Amino acid sequence: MTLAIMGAMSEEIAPILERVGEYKTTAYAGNTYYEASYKGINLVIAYSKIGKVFSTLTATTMCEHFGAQKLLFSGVAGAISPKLKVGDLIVATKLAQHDLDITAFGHPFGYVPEGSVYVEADKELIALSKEVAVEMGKSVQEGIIATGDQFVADEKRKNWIGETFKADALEMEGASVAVVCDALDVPFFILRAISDAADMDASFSFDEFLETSAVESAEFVMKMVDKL
Ligand SMILES: Nc1ncnc2c(CN3C[C@H](CSc4cnccn4)[C@@H](O)C3)c[nH]c12
Repeated sequence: MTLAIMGAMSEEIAPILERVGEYKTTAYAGNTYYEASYKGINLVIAYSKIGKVFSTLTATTMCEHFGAQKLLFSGVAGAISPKLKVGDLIVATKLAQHDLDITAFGHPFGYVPEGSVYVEADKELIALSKEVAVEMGKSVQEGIIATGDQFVADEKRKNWIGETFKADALEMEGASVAVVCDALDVPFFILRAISDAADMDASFSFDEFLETSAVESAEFVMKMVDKL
């Protein structure tokens, strides 16, 4: 089985590469892909670069060019739910694009014809994450994640996203990865560790907690890989 492990930033996959140790590096379509054999599983690892377009390209490449049959995303996110604090983990049950807007034609935010507002993550992988959470003694929240091409550092925007999509966290890549995997029929799982509260202090909090939160998410994802 070939398993994709994806992040958006180098800091989000660095802990994964460290864990697998040896890997083959391939430059392809403006990105770098790392292939490793890990406990009998062929891994393809990459960070996409920031945003929905780059993450779409990388998720598609991992599935179509490297033959990934499942995709796990590990990274950080901004919290919307007040229950989510820095370092907490959230598993996406479904994802939406908060900056997709053709409401001028009467459609709901996040919707375009022949699309859907939400894309649901793979239930088996979510169930596996629940097992890992118990084994690790970690409380992992499940919720809706909203994705958009903006770093949100504004209480008003954050609250609008929360109310409009009933979202618990926000980031910049998950929903595009979801659309790709759903279209290609590749089971996917999006895990994020909170780095900030998407408010006026977000960039400072992000800078301070990116690394530790990225490790939190990566360690959890690798525990899931160990059980696949
Ligand atoms: N508040 C927030 N809003 C939107 N997204 C996020 C995230 C998740 N990632 C981190 C990174 C921020 S942009 C970036 C640009 N330059 C340096 C670092 N990050 C982008 O890949 C999305 C964490 N907090 C978020």
